[in-house]
Amino acid sequence: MVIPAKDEQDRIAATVRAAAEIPAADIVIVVDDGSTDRTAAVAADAGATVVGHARNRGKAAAMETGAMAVSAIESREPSRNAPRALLFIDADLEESAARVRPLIDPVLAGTADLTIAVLPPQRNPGGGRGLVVDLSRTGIERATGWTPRQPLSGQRCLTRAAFTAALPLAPGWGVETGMTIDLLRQGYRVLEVEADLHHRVTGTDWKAQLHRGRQYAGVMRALTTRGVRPSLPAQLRRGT
Ligand SMILES: O=c1ccn([C@@H]2O[C@H](COP(=O)(O)OP(=O)(O)O[C@H]3O[C@H](CO)[C@@H](O)[C@H](O)[C@H]3O)[C@@H](O)[C@H]2O)c(=O)[nH]1
Ligand SMILES: O=C(O)[C@H](O)COP(=O)(O)O
Repeated sequence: MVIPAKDEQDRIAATVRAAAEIPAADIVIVVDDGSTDRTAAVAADAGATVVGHARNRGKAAAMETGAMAVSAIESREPSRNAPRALLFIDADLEESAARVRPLIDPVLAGTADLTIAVLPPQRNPGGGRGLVVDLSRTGIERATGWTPRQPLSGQRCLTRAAFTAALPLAPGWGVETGMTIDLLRQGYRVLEVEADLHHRVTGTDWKAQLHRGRQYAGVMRALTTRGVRPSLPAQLRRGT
């Protein structure tokens, strides 16, 4: 399991402890992506193997660093599990991280190469208008013909072969959109699965809107660098 984390000191311990309960997850790595708080120390205390970036480099870079750490461990300790499948989860899932099993089973059973979690309605409503989600969903649809329910979901399990085929990952917040397109285009089997996971939703204040702006830019870049023409926002499409 690889958990990218930036300034997650209040949530990371619960997430790591829940992750450690999953029998299939024999390695739990937290990638501290240049946090300015105690994320790294708290994660290590909770039992994770912690690696990190001296400076913030974004979620996609943290995912690549986490996968490299898994490879480093495997090269030191040859095991019949290697090369392991990778399960990426966000640091803010807390106790719900124990319920990722629906993501793992199809990959280990060989019926999917990449699983993506579909989350239930969250306890607190988010503040978004669906702009980023729509850009990503319609972009994936235009690129591949497949329409994802939750295109931005970062809770993902994939075989090592699929992960390698997705490299280099689309930078920053474009990572999920880019990965889905790249793997589908190469013929990998992608499956959305429902999982009872809960995370901190993005709100409505200026920081949240800035975050959405960065997400939008990341998704847009992932699409344009893949030759996908982004669609107009849904609000405008309806009028056309
Ligand atoms: O520079 C950063 C910023 C965030 N994170 C971590 O990335 C994860 C997701 O970040 P979060 O702030 O929770 O973003 P959300 O907007 O809630 O994320 C949604 O949308 C993202 C794509 O835009 C996906 O990556 C997430 O899985 C999905 O929950 C968390 O573990 C963060 O700690 C980093 O590693 N580096
Ligand atoms: O709140 C969210 O779901 C994400 O930040 C994406 O925002 P959106 O509502 O603009 O798609």
